[in-house]
Amino acid sequence: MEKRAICEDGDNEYEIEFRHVSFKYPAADDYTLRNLSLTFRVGERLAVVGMNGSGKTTFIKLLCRLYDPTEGEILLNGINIKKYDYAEYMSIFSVVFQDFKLFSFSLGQNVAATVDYDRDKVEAAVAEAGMEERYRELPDGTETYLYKDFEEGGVEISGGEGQKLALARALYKDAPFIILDEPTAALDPIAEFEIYSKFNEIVGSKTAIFISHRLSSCRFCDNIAVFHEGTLVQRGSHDELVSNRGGMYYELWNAQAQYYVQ
Ligand SMILES: Nc1ncnc2c1ncn2[C@@H]1O[C@H](COP(=O)(O)OP(=O)(O)OP(=O)(O)O)[C@@H](O)[C@H]1O
Repeated sequence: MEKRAICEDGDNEYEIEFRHVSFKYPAADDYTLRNLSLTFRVGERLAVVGMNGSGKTTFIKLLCRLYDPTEGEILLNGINIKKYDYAEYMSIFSVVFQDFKLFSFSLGQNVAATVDYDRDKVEAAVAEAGMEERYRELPDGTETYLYKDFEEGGVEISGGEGQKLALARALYKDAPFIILDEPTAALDPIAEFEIYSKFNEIVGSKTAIFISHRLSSCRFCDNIAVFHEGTLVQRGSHDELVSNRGGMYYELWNAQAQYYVQ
């Protein structure tokens, strides 16, 4: 029997557990994730860091049921996520993937991901995502078309603006979990700083999981998971992890400190 994923009493008490999860892509010879065990609860902020190819995005894809674990299981409130109705399960997540897509529709439709949308809610999400100033310059507000494919008056947007709109889309959905895969890669350092300094405010009482290459942006996070070659090698706050000089996090941090002014 399919279970209900939404907490019916509205208390949003969710706990997700990866229990000994290993995963191999269908056409691959090697495992991408190996024996991953990790738990997080509603209200927490979890940052996932690690080198390229360490399995961060794959972890999110499994959480979103784009693939099933090859071994082990993922549980929501103690129940295997495969047992939930898919649409209902996904209704608790707002996800921004690295390769998010924007369409040649109006800004409002892009943010709401539906034809009909609530204009005030779109405007609030756009402002929260740090795009208020640019939004005010747009000729037709939420009705402004993105790109010029269908509308001569459509606006071209930059990669960073696109990323802010993707974030606005996640905020519009207003789900209890917000998952951001490299949410700020295309943003300039000032926009990135603005988003992260407001991160707690933006995320509010939601549970947030975010993947980032820039360790400097994880410092606000008291719960960091470090992936290496498909395994979870460390977990802790920035201060805890950076003080472990033999650890992977320390190595990543030092490698990046050369490039970023902390
Ligand atoms: N569809 C796929 N089929 C086969 N292998 C894949 C597929 N997608 C990813 N991989 C492999 O899985 C490994 C982990 O990829 P993943 O995208 O999860 O890493 P990541 O830590 O998110 O990397 P990055 O920081 O570069 O985004 C990589 O070696 C990648 O080549």
